[in-house]
Amino acid sequence: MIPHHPLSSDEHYPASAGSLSESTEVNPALSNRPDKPEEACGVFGVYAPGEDVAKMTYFGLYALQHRGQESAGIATFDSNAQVHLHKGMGLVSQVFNETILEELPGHLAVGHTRYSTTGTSRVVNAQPAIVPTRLGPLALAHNGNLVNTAVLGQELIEQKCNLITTTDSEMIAWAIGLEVDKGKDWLDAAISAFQRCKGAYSLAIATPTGIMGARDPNGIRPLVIGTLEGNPTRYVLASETCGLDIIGAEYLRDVEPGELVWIGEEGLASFHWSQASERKLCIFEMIYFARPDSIMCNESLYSYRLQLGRQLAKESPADVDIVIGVPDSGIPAAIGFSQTSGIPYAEGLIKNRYVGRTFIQPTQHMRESGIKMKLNPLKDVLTGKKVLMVDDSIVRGTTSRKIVKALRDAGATEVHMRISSPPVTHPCFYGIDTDSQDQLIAATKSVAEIEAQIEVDSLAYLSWEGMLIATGEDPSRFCSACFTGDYPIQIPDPVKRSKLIMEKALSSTPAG
Ligand SMILES: O=P(O)(O)OC[C@H]1O[C@H](OP(=O)(O)OP(=O)(O)O)[C@H](O)[C@@H]1O
Ligand SMILES: NC(=O)CC[C@H](N)C(=O)O
Ligand code: SF4
Ligand SMILES: [Mg+2]
Repeated sequence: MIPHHPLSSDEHYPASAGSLSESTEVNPALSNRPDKPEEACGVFGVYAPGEDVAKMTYFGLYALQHRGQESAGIATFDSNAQVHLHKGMGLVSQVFNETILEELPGHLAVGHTRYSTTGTSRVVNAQPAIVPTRLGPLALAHNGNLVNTAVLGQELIEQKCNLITTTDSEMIAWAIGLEVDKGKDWLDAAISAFQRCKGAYSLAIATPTGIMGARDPNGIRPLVIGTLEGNPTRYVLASETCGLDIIGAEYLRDVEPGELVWIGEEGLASFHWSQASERKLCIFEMIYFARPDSIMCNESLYSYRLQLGRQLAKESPADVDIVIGVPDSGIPAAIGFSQTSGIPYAEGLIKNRYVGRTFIQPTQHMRESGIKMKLNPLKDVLTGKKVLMVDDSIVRGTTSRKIVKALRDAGATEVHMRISSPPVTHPCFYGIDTDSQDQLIAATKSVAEIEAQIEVDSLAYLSWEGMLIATGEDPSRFCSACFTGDYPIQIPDPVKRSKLIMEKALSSTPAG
């Protein structure tokens, strides 16, 4: 049996309001919040009376593990309106076992895998976040990142909210709870609360009587709805369609930007609460973040990434012997490159399947050692060959620098690199930790300089147009701010200053 991770917490709350107020982990000091968000998460929800909702959520989270590896949690509601919560640090398989899942009874559930962006990586900040209300507890799982936490958090403290975490997600939960306590029902309360939240949020929310799914007006982060065995009374919410596949749920549709869905005894009800909805789906989800077997914009991301590789081969050909991909997420683009160029595809790097994603590790040290443990070159494939290596992105440059050296050490005579996205020049404020701008290699260096730094014989990136044409949709329907700096949701100045080089410089220039 998988051991129970020590860094975990179990909580069973009664339905009454105020049951959380005794927590000792109060952190009202917003001034102690890191001014820089540190590090997209996976969210899952299920309404299925008579089914083992905890186990379904466990499997859903297992499929969404690539979205967050720091902590995981599940909250279930039973027929007595009692919430049962278990969360802990680590992977889904480390946080849960059979015994723990059996102690999570109920007819509805939400769950979360976390990759921290606001609030440190510790158990109290693991999700779902629970908040007491007059209608019973609320459990909220959030993917995305708010940009107005400084103001919102301060307002919530003034409104006597007992914030026990340092996450933006708990703020959304409290904002809803406050509205419920003013006398509103769950839906009106959520709609009012959303008016106070600026930024990216895809939410799975559990209440004693039903679950809610919502996306911000720009739908920056994905969220899909599925049905269980085509049964119109049993629904599933998941960040990606791979979370539906694993439990045999059928994809119904996306939750639309600016839409709130309620799923309960009566079935599914939809509310379009925002006048200003305009989809700006994160293009980075399509390039790297989401799983290749997930469907977005009506096709698998595997097909989209193949298409990126084909486009890249047209834009930046090379005279080489073999094309290899950087496991995992660089592989489909490498295959696409090989198909269009006619250059044979080979496996030049073997991935240790027990090592997860390195880019989303919370510290640089963990990212560096992760790459070493993760990838090993295949000498007999590489020796004496001119190699073209395709990866989906260069962000900090940590991965590419190390791999290029390893390929040369393994006998490659030339190493060329092709990237199936444009240079990442701007940080993300909406739920992906692309670091502050000065850590982004392409923010301060030209392509020629990066080429020299990572010691490749040639380097080329896919064009911005090429990346968007491959989606087959109108480019204005995507956020691509980390490639352009054109942020679809306005970012307050102090938040900008924490991550943007220009803004930092401006703030240190004496006034006048
Ligand atoms: O320039 P860097 O800062 O190193 O980041 C970019 C790398 O990180 C990601 O891979 P990761 O290993 O996280 O995940 P994957 O296995 O899904 O490709 C991405 O696919 C690049 O390989
Ligand atoms: N990456 C995310 O979606 C993070 C969700 C939330 N902002 C947190 O830090 O927990
Ligand atoms: S800034 Fe980049 S990573 Fe962030 S939401 Fe926009 S496209 Fe995605
Ligand atoms: Mg990678």
